[in-house]
Amino acid sequence: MIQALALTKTYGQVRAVNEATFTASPGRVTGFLGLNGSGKTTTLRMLLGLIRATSGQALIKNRRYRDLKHPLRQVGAVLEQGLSHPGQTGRAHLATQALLARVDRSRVDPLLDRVGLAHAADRRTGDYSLGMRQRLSVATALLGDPEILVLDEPANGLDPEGVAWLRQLLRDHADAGGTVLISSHLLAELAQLIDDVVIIAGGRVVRESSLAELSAGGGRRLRVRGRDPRRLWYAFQDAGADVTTDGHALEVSGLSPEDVGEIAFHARVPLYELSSEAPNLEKVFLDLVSDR
Ligand SMILES: Nc1ncnc2c1ncn2[C@@H]1O[C@H](COP(=O)(O)OP(=O)(O)OP(=O)(O)O)[C@@H](O)[C@H]1O
Repeated sequence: MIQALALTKTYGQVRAVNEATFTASPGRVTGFLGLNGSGKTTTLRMLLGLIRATSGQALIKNRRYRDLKHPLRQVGAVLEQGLSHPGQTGRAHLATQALLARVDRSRVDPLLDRVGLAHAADRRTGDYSLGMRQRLSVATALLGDPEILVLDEPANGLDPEGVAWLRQLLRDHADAGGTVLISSHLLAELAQLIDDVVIIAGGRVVRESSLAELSAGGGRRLRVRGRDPRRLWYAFQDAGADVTTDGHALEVSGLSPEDVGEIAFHARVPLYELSSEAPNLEKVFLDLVSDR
């Protein structure tokens, strides 16, 4: 488990993180979301003992990072600044990191395989693409077989196949009882990966909930096409719905598909399409972080 308790970091006049309190639980993938400059990296760096909190606490399994007995074996981290030795091969990089973490070198090759880099193990990391570097960072984080994973913007640079791979990896990790905290500035990017969300804006946590709860607040919209859109529009409005159009179909919120079908039937307008649109999570997120 990861806990931030009234965690605060100030730089001069700037409150980069302001009394942030949240939890990332075992068995769950928690998304840590905020726009650029909202305080995500600063929070993660405090959790990982890389910078000192001005006040409050950052706890990993009820201890501060620096009090953990074998931090590299308990917590795996993928941080933004990336890898330091572009001249090293992927395999050499992991071997060096294994040495630092006091992990058996025999883990290196299976891990390269697990992150899909076996074919590039002997290439210099400086020649890796951004997505390949992200995969190598994930392998480095997994070296000590840690229970806790902290990943800062790991989906950056990954192609759709890479995102699918990351999703499965994090899912497997959480299903095995691990705790995963993963940051991003795009909710849409994380929506497929996470169970819970913590949203930060201007250094403050503005929402902590499950993704399902957040989606429920987004309000499901229906897409409706019929022979007489004008007539349908008025009929839906009369029933209390909110109606807009994208020029092709009506977008209706506040009614169930059953209501829409019945109303169209009574208005004697044949329907050509009636589908339910996924809630617009990005909009929910932007509404929460705007004006802060
Ligand atoms: N070392 C520092 N000195 C002064 N200000 C800092 C320092 N580090 C961060 N800040 C400020 O703290 C705020 C939060 O920055 P932080 O990097 O944590 O945001 P972020 O959410 O990770 O952003 P991004 O998505 O762009 O990485 C910003 O206003 C930033 O300018």
